[in-house]
Amino acid sequence: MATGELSTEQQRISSLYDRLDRERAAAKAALDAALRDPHERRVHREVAVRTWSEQLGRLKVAEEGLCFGRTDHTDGSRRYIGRIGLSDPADDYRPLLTDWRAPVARPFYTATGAHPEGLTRRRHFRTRGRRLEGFHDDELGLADAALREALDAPRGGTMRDIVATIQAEQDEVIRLDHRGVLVVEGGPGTGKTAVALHRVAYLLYTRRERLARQGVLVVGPNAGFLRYIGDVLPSLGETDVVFAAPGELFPGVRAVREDTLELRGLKGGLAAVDLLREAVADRQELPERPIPVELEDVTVHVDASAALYARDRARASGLRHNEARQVFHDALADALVEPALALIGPDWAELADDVRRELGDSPDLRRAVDALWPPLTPRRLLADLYEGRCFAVGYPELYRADGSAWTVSDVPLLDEAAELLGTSDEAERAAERERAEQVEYARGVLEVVDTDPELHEDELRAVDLVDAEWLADRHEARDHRTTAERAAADREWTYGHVVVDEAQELSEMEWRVLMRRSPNRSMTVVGDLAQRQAEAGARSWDAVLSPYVGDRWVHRRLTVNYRTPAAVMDYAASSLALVDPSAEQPVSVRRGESPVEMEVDDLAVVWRLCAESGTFAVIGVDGGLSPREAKGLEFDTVVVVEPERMTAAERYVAFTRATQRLVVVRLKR
Ligand SMILES: Nc1ncnc2c1ncn2[C@@H]1O[C@H](COP(=O)(O)OP(=O)(O)OP(=O)(O)O)[C@@H](O)[C@H]1O
Repeated sequence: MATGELSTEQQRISSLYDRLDRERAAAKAALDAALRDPHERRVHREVAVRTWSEQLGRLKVAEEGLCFGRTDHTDGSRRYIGRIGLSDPADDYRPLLTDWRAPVARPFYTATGAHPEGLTRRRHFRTRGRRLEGFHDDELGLADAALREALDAPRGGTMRDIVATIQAEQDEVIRLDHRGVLVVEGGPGTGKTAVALHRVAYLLYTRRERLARQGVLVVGPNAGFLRYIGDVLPSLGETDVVFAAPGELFPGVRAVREDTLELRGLKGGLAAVDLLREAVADRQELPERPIPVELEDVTVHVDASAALYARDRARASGLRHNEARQVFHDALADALVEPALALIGPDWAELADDVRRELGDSPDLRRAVDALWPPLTPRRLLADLYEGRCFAVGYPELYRADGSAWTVSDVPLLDEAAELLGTSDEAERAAERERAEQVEYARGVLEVVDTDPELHEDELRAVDLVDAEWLADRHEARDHRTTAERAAADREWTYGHVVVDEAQELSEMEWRVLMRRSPNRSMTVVGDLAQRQAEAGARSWDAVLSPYVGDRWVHRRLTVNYRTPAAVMDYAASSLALVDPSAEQPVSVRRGESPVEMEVDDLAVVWRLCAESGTFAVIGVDGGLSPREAKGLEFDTVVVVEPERMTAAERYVAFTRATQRLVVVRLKR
């Protein structure tokens, strides 16, 4: 990057900030004037104050990353793209900065090598505060040479964007105008991940209203993979995109530990839904001994038959466990009225309403309800199940000493449990309390503002403009978190679009979670059935998707391998044939070097060899990366240790991670 060019761009950006400062000063002056204008009618003043406050807010937010891009057009013109639009009033409002949402800014987001949309170059600025630290260019409309150069370049620790060299079949997927589920299938290295991420960037731009509000969820196989792809999306989209591994889909849990193969199968299949239903039913108990409920004159007992009656009523209500607690309580109270009246005496039937009321308020009865039909959180339900209740429910294999040591396959069960249990009224009461506290806080703020000694009597006071509720709402709306942060913390958040990478690995239970997060079924599903390592994973896309969308999903195939040299793919072919004899290999762009096989005394030799060769990974079943961890990644050199100890699918994944060289190592015995 030429220093001269950097300083020219810096000057340009500085002058944009000067313009911003001037607009801010003007907005501030207008706000002050509106606040102090004694003649204006209150309603007009209120509108003016809000308008100018919002304008000031917008200008303030634009401070960070005011200008982040430039587009150069085939007609020789040039445009600077930024968070807001700015123009020069002294020069007939000549545009200085184009708002990224303006239609003319579109090519900045959507142009690709295959569709340059009238651009010759796109420039991305990297700024810190008001200082320009650097920029990088996508030269568009490039020939094959650029693709080759990109593919031959050594790989870094993170994935790069491919906008400049996107190929036609990939471009079609990125821009496909399909609102439902799109399945993108293709062999290793065909750019499925790259394409899915560019599609997100494209959708974030073309459907930004909905997506900025609801956010996009990108699910990838593990945290290492998510770090690897995290830099690909243009920085603008970052606040709207949640990256999560399957072990992170339940807020507050970050599971990385894996269960045994058998348990993964048990927890991943649809039968787990029934298992959970049984676990919930197990918490709707009958008393072993009658539980006394003391009333003013008599003591009645919650015995098994009263509890059975109440349980049947509560179950028949169709409400979820926590929500049905009140039904259980009321039914139990009903069941105890007769016994109480019998004890009080045969002549006191007219006391029935009083007794019912007394039972309704009885702390003893509340305690009995808590014991027999307790409020449950998903974590409590599962931890108790694993720590011992699994024996009673008939699944002893689920036992573990620390029930809360969550595994990846527990996550969909936690989510399913949340569905079965419903929100507990306790939790809702807490939210209600929180809201009351916010209003109280807002009132406090108003009082402070209202007694500000600086203000004169005839000046507008804050309470004239706002009330506590409004302030509390604003306080909430300003809840400084981004869409992505709010979405990630909220189990019931529904996303505008969901991307599933390495989708062949997800279990049926994991699909249920994702479908709950995506009620509009706007999804990009990316995978390769031949690379499936998970026993509980997908065997056909139709089997996975038809329960949710029938046959209303669209399928696209990518056929060219941009990563793995043909020589390595030939070597991997026998493993692929074992996984699926009918599977077609993608065609590799490069021939590359033939894989090397060697026998070594110990792995130290291998590490020394690799240290000289760009990025590398050693993949093995014990030591280095496991085939599971290597999923979706790539390295200049890949060393696979003792492939015979892997399954065919694992071997296939391991071999195809190499961009340049594959070394296969066996240890001398
Ligand atoms: N059009 C392209 N121009 C330049 N590089 C590309 C292009 N398409 C893909 N690549 C590169 O090819 C490599 C493989 O891409 P990617 O990881 O998206 O493939 P994949 O299909 O998800 O692979 P796998 O299923 O094996 O994980 C990456 O380095 C990516 O940047």
